[in-house]
Amino acid sequence: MPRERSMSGTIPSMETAHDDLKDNTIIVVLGASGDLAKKKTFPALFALYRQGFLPRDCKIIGYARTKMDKPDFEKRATSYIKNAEDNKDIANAIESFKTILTYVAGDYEDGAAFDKLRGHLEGIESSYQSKEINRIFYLALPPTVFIPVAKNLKEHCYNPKAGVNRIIIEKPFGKDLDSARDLLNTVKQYWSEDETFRIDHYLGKEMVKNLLVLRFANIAMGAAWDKNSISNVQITFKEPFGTEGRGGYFDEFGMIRDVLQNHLLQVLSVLTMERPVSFAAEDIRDEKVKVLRSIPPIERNDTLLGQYVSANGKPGYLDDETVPPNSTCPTFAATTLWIHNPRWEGVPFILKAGKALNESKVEVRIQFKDVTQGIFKDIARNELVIRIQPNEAVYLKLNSKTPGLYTRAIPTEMDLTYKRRFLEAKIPEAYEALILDALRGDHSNFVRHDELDVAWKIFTPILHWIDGVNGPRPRPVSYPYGSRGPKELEAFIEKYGYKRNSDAYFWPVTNMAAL
Ligand SMILES: NC(=O)C1=CN([C@@H]2O[C@H](COP(=O)(O)OP(=O)(O)OC[C@H]3O[C@@H](n4cnc5c(N)ncnc54)[C@H](OP(=O)(O)O)[C@@H]3O)[C@@H](O)[C@H]2O)C=CC1
Ligand SMILES: O=C1O[C@H](COP(=O)(O)O)[C@@H](O)[C@H](O)[C@H]1O
Repeated sequence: MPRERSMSGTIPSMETAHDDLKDNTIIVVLGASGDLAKKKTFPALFALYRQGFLPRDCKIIGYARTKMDKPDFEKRATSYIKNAEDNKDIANAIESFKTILTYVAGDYEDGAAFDKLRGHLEGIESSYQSKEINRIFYLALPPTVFIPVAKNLKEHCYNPKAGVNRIIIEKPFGKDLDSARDLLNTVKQYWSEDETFRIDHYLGKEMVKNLLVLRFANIAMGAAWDKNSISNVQITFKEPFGTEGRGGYFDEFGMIRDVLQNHLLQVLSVLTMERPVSFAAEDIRDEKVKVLRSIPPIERNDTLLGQYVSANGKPGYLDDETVPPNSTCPTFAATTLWIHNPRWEGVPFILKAGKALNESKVEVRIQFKDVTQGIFKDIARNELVIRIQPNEAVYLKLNSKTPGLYTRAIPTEMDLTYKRRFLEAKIPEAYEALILDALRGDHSNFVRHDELDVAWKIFTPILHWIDGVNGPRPRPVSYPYGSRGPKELEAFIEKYGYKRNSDAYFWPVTNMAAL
């Protein structure tokens, strides 16, 4: 049942870190030899361990097909922990972390291998004093084995006695509405909604979590948060590298499935939902589903697709050997969504994402309407920018009087740059925050089955068009590696009313140096 929760300014201290965690918990990471486990899951588990945020006496088991002895596994599991060489505390903590790690090798389709895993779990659990034991299964696995693993875990490793069993799964959750429904329904045969935690790691990012606070803890924000004040919104994801090495995976999915349909749509839903009754998971997720249901499927003419070509000494998408020679897979996509409800009717929400662009940046840019003409002419629009990464910041571009004896307005900014404002703060990695939530049994930042269903309804028609389901595939326009994206992008954004204030606004170089 959802717990009523409210949020205060308090932060749990180290002493209370365990209080809402269950003792006697074992975390099993399946796919422990893979990239995600090595780069994200184990470093996040280590960070939680080091800060005292794992349950008391927690143990971690790695499971994968690769045969490894304990030292090999320990080496792999700790290889991406940062600053281990030059920080003695971290190096010591790693040695201590290794003592809670063990490894079991086994296949994903083979029931007998999961019996072996259960035997290993029971061996560890026999040392626990209490009868209540808890098992958390984290699937750092490709979607092709989700179903056999979910089934085998339920049939061979589920603890039906006292305690909880939870399964954490990663995207992609299907490729379109029908395949997502198949996947969800099959997993549901084995694991209840309450036991299932579907990760969209953008919901664990600090600035995405901050959206709730910025919106609902500030009366000034709330007052301007609708179609009366806002002209257009852009949610932008930019990566400065191509699909190098991941071409095979990427070509099957494309930019929309990789980032827009999940990460950016999640940001959009938190940005636009109505105020939830409480911070309880179901209250938040009810509001997210409600706003997503007000969005019709994306239209073809609200879409711009791009594919990068070789430039600046970098290879084009089609130069990758793992990519089919004539692939029309988009590595850049901009789509505009419309929300048919009283708050947002008529406001365009432009989601845009691309690989091999000029910079690394994820941001929300809310552009307000023009002030009424009369006393000002050609004055810059206000913009609220929430920079999710890198260098987390919230800044409001606003017009101010130039200091001096004459009256002239100049665009300037109110600037909350995290590195300057929160000098001592360590911003947690998304995976740290999400694994901790799963350990606490808090679903707020995980994707509910009906959220997923409605997300696929919005994107499936455009994806089928791109996949050539009912006709020829559209050809993406090309853009050079390292550019801002297709040259058509500017006109695309202007079509929805975005006005760039570039000439009047400048950001002092001294401010840049501080970041
Ligand atoms: N706290 C902080 O760190 C603050 C930093 N700043 C900095 O000040 C600078 C200006 O800020 P801001 O106006 O927000 O950001 P930018 O000038 O980088 O971008 C503003 C908008 O214009 C687009 N754009 C950028 N270059 C071009 C171009 N050549 N042609 C057409 N469109 C373009 C961007 O699109 P797209 O993103 O899609 O490329 C974006 O939508 C930035 O470097 C920003 O980081 C400002 C205030 C506070
Ligand atoms: O899910 C994915 O996200 C990453 C970007 O994640 P970030 O935390 O580094 O912003 C993206 O590179 C990848 O293609 C996609 O599958």
